[in-house]
Amino acid sequence: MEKVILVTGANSGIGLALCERLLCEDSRLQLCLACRNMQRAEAARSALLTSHPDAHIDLLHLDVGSVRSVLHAAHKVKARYNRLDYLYLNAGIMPNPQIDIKAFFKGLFSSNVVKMFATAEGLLTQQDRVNKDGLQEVFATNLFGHFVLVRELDSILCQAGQTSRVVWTSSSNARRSAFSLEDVQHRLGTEPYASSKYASDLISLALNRHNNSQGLYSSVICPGLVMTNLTYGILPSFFWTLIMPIMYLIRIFTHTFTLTPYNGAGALSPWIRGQSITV
Ligand SMILES: NC(=O)C1=CN([C@@H]2O[C@H](COP(=O)(O)OP(=O)(O)OC[C@H]3O[C@@H](n4cnc5c(N)ncnc54)[C@H](OP(=O)(O)O)[C@@H]3O)[C@@H](O)[C@H]2O)C=CC1
Ligand SMILES: CC(C)=CCC[C@@H](C)[C@H]1CC[C@H]2C3=C(CC[C@]12C)[C@@]1(C)CCC(=O)C[C@@H]1CC3
Repeated sequence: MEKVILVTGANSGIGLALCERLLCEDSRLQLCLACRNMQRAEAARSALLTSHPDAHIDLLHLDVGSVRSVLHAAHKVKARYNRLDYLYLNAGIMPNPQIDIKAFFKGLFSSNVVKMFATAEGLLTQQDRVNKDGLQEVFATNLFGHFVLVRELDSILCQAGQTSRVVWTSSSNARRSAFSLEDVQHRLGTEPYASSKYASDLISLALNRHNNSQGLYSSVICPGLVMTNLTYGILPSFFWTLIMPIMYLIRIFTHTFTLTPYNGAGALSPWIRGQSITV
């Protein structure tokens, strides 16, 4: 039986590079690209087929920021496949990011400089908004939609005699102090991204506690700082290109500067790392 792998947010950045790397590892697997924009999904599929012409690549319409879309997509997945070996929860957003320039220069001359570059602690804020479901958009997209997806797919993720794995694309920016149980959606704060990523780390732990006995294992992985549409939303691409030599210098001090989607995606596949997931 060929492995079935579903990747959310597969049409660009780390998600697309992950698909490429997975196909390089095993071109026979059944890959399902779950994307909110079908045109971009088609383009990603074509790009993957260029390098892997015989690959089995399906498309699935999924807007993880919409509960209705998630329920509909989960229904389709269950109708299409009778197993799901890997579920990569990768789609994510960081809307309207703002860098605190003062904090950046203060951090630059402090003993916390390496940590600042690795985690962006104290450097970044975002402006969130309420979506059509009445949820905070960052929470809904990065966490809640994915959580609903896992719950809805439990009949094919938790099957007797079979092991399935859920892999969350988390972040070194995940921070406990940004998350509060009294405000899980981060309605009141200015770091919804850090909060949502910390919450995904917690959910992953809870999933392991509840589902390991049924053969479902969850992991969180930070791909490092990678140049993608997400980071081009923080600083324009020409600026990143300009500071690239500095970035390679910083890379000597922090392994988190993976920089390319290909490198970042390398952390996400246990086959690529040549390791099995340990819980
Ligand atoms: N880049 C980095 O340095 C880091 C990124 N990450 C995480 O990696 C993941 C991938 O991000 P990255 O590749 O960098 O950024 P990209 O913006 O390139 O990719 C994000 C992907 O998520 C999709 N997406 C966003 N919102 C939704 C939605 N509502 N429904 C379905 N798909 C959606 C995007 O689709 P569309 O093209 O339609 O917008 C896109 O395919 C994210 O979870 C991010 O938080 C973690 C650590 C560092
Ligand atoms: C000289 C130089 C490299 C300047 C860039 C400063 C900041 C823009 C970056 C320093 C640490 C970065 C970082 C991220 C974004 C850009 C920085 C704040 C992330 C928050 C991007 C998304 C993540 O999930 C984690 C990253 C941590 C590090």
